This record gives sequence, C-alpha cells and structure tokens, in this order.
Amino acid sequence: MTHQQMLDLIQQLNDYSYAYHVKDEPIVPDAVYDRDYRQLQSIEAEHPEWIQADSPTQRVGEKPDSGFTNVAHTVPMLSLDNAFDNESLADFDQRIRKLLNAEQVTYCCEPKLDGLAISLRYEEGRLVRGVTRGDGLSGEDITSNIKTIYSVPLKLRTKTPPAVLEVRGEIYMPKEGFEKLNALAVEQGEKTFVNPRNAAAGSLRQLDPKVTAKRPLVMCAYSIGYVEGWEQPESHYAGLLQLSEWGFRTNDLMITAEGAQGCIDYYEKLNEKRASLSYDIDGIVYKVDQIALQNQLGFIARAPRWAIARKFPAQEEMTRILGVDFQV
Ligand SMILES: CC(C)(CNC(=O)c1ccc(Oc2ccccc2)cc1)c1ccc2c(N)nc(N)nc2n1
Repeated sequence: MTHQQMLDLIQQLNDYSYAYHVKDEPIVPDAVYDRDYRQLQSIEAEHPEWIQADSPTQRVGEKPDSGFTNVAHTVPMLSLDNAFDNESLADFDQRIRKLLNAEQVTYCCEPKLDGLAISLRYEEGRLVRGVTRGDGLSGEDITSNIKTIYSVPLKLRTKTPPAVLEVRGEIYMPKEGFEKLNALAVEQGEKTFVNPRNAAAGSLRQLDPKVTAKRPLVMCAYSIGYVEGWEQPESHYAGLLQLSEWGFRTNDLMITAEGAQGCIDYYEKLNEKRASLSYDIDGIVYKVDQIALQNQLGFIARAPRWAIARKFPAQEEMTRILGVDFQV
C-alpha cells in the first residue's frame, strides 16, 4: 500500500467514526471498521515514519510521566448564574430587554449535561490540548485522556480551519454505559460510581489513558471559546452548527426560542423528556443568541450577564440507586 492509500484509509476510518460517534448514524458495520483499522495498524507497523497525528491508532497513547500539569485558559471558562423558577427566568429576560432596549430577544436553549466542562484547543485544525475547567482561570491538561474519546475530533473536518480554535463542551457518560460500568465493577469486586457524572470524572482522572479508553465517555460541544483567523457567525446557534460540521457532537435538543415564554415552554417540554433521555441533564442553559448582543451585555464578575442556567429539581440519588421514587 502507498503512503497516499494509507492517508485515504485514515480519512475513511475517521469518516466512519464521525458518522457513528458524532452523528449517531453508522455507515458501516463494526466488522468493516475493525478490518480497516487492523489494516492501518499493520501499515503503520511497516512504516512508522508515515504515522499521522489524526490516525485513529494514535488515540490511546502512553501515561504522562508525572501527573497532569496545570494550564491557564486563553479565555476564562465562566460560571453561570442560576434561575430557580419561571419568574426569575422572566426577570432575566426583562433585565436583558431593558439593558438592550429591545422589544424581544432570541435565546439559544441548550440542555445542561451533567458531566465535566472541558476546553479543547486546535491549532491549524489539529487537536493540541484538552484542559479541565478547574477554577475557570486554569485547569488540568488531560490531553492524553481526551484523545481516547471518539466524539473528540483529532482533526477538524475542514480544509480551511481557523489558525486557533478553542471549543468548550461537556464530557459525560451516558446512562447505559454507566450501568454497564457499574455492573462490571460489581462483578470484579471493585468500587462502583454513585452517578454518571462521578464516573466520568473518575474516568478522566485516570493517569493511564488505556483505562480511560475503556470508559464510555462522550463529548458534547456547547461554546466557541477563543478563536483566531476565523470570522465567527453572528449567532451562537449558528456557531454550534459550524462546530457540528467541523466534527464536534452538539446536542440535538438545542433550539432557539423567543422571549421568556419561549424559554419557559422549552423548560416544561424538556422536563417531561428528562427521564427518557439516554444521558443525565441537570437543567437548561439559556443564552442570548446574537453574539453582538452578548458583547453588549458582557459579564458580571465571572458569569455572563447574557446567560443563565435553569436547574431541574435534584434527582434523588436514592431514586436512582433503588429505582424507587422518593418524591412525596
Ligand atoms: C455560557 C458558558 C459560561 C460558556 N461560555 C464561556 O465560558 C465564555 C467564556 C468567555 C467568554 O468571553 C470572554 C473573553 C475574554 C474575557 C472574558 C470573557 C465568553 C464565554 C456556559 C457554561 C456552561 C455551560 C453548560 N454546562 N452547558 C451548556 N449547554 N452551555 C454552557 N455555557
């Protein structure tokens, strides 16, 4: 096989993986993926000098020699103010309309996944670093573990990537993967995790990427952070669609809605769906969709004035563990 044929094989395998892990629409049976993957492994064994950074064989590397280093975020990872009821959502909308002197504001409404926040840095379209949120100003460099997650693209799916792109998102463990992981832990007489969020956190804290690679982790993008050499779209929602084209998983339940009522309707709808989702959510994040309006509104201390989280009632851990509903 020639060098170009190997490059085509890498592209083919990455296309299979994008379809399966990002779009949830597999285009080949697993056996085909495995056969092509093994073929790539044997070519790379024959020609190590041909190995590419975005080859799927490069997802599971060696342990970092000593722990995780601390890295400063280029742009802080901000926290969110909370709204606890519909009235405070209405107050949020009213405050914004007043500050903007606007009749009605369009919001981007996104499920708030119950996982860990992460910031990914791409240079010329290639993944160079993955950093945990930490205290918002700096976090731990867990790149070796991040690379093992199939829904994290090793290379952006575009020939004209931004010079620098930082993407923020959530790493989470779907409920089914969580149940299977705990069942296996019980079988092996090991510690079980209390909930998917803790299981995801524990999996990302592993020093050995080979352990993380065996954990069913998913990454969902929710924000463009720092960017260089690319004209950002005017709307946050359009920015997320662009991320999806570049190879990131975004949440298919996100919508744009008009005003406080649109946000309240979305809350009621999602609250009904919540128990049937394949992953845990702990609320909704509402964001002013127009970037120019976000910039006009700015931030209060470490939270944006233009975004707010609306939490669902805490899901009783006992309900989860015993499956008995304690809501009286
Ligand atoms: C809105 C934001 C706080 C992200 N945005 C930022 O972190 C952020 C950070 C600097 C920004 O601009 C600055 C640039 C320089 C200095 C200060 C701010 C803008 C946004 C946020 C936080 C958590 C989220 C979550 N769990 N789920 C979803 N779905 N969305 C979320 N969105």
